[in-house]
Amino acid sequence: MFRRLVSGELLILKWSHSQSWKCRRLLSCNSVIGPDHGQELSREQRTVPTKQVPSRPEKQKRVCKVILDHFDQQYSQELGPLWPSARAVLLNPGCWQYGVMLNRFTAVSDLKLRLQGQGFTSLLPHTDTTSALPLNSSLPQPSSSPHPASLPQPSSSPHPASLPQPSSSPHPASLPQPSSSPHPHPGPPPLPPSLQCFIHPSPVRYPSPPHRQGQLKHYYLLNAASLLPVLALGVEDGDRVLDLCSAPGGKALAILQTANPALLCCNETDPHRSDWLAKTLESFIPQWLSSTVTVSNQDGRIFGQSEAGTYDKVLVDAPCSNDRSWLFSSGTGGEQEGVVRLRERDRLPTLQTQLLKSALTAVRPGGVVVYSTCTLSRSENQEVVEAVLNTCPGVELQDLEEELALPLQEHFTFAPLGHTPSLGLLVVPQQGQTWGPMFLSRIKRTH
Ligand SMILES: C[S@@+](CC[C@H](N)C(=O)[O-])C[C@H]1O[C@@H](n2cnc3c(N)ncnc32)[C@H](O)[C@@H]1O
Repeated sequence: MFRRLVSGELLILKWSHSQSWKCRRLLSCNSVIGPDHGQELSREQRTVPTKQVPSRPEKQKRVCKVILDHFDQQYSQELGPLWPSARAVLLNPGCWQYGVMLNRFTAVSDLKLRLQGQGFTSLLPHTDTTSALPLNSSLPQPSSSPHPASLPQPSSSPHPASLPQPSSSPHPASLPQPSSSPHPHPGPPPLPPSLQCFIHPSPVRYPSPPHRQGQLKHYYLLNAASLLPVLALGVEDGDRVLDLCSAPGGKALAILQTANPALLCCNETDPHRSDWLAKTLESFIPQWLSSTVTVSNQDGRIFGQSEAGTYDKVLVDAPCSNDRSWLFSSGTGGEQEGVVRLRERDRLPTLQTQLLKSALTAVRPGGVVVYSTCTLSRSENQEVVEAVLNTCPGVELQDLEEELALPLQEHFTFAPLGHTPSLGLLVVPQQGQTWGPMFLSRIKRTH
């Protein structure tokens, strides 16, 4: 639950361990409305606990004209004919879609049935296997506004087998096994790794997962394009993984759905957002994973030096100009807020380049780094990757076209980036396919 303060800061009411509401200020950063509004979360998702909210139109937001003018100028040049439709989507939060990522550490079979009954379908292959877990009567009831029969039906064609498949071994020896002694989140052992995300062809908002004392949440709402960097990372059982810019933790959760890493280090430099990250992990991940999933608070720019060559996979989901949220002023700052953001925007490529270089130092030779942002801006995407490729020895760009873009083109609109080999994939929101913005690029450290 957010309250806006006169200063323009946001006040978040936080559910504490002592079961009382505590107020704290959430510092401004690109994620005030959501590091990926949509990409990670809607505002509602930042509230704990939450009520079941029926599908409803987004509140009216005020467009920040100075940002819109800037985007019009820049993106009509960079995206050409894709920009008008992207613009229409970004300006209309009522048409934004949300994906429902299931939490394999909970019993989800009942939830899956509910979602399917409401017209949701699986974004990825291998999600149709029915769970052997018992139905859980404590699952949230679906939104009271059912999806009308007139909703467009999604295509039934499955995704080609070339997508990264999840690892099949449920618990490698290196992972702690579920303890038989009582712990705060007792329950059956989790399903084998499997990233399951359900999407709806219409902008249906599934209610935020309710908070229930002592119970893990069953699902996480996100922009389905957020899963692409995680799929590109291709984490395997036993990997040592670093999520360099981790809060609020949506991609860390997704990583834990795909495999059983030996270590997942979630790093976040902002202390308030780090608290939020810890809270997310606590709400979704069983306690027996606490020695596998760690939270650190280093400046990502120097992380690589302190743990050089340590990780098999590193995700750099970089701070960026968040196109979805930046278009709307908070209401207190008005146009001035846009001017400040544009100034901030100029500084981002330097920070992003430093973070990516640090990640390439943290990864071992032979390991991979995935760089991602939730902006359409070329200077924060392709140009950052290009600068790093041109200045870092022993690194190699990897193509994601066949592995991800082709199999998933049914769901996402990928912009042609006009560079061979392509410096990455850019998901551009379009009417009917509103996922994104999301840029991702994968770089292998060769030596
Ligand atoms: C786009 S958000 C990450 C979203 C997250 N990966 C997720 O999926 O939920 C970028 C994050 O980077 C953090 N950040 C900014 N500068 C940083 C730095 N120098 N080192 C580490 N993290 C940083 C921001 O506070 C923000 O939480």
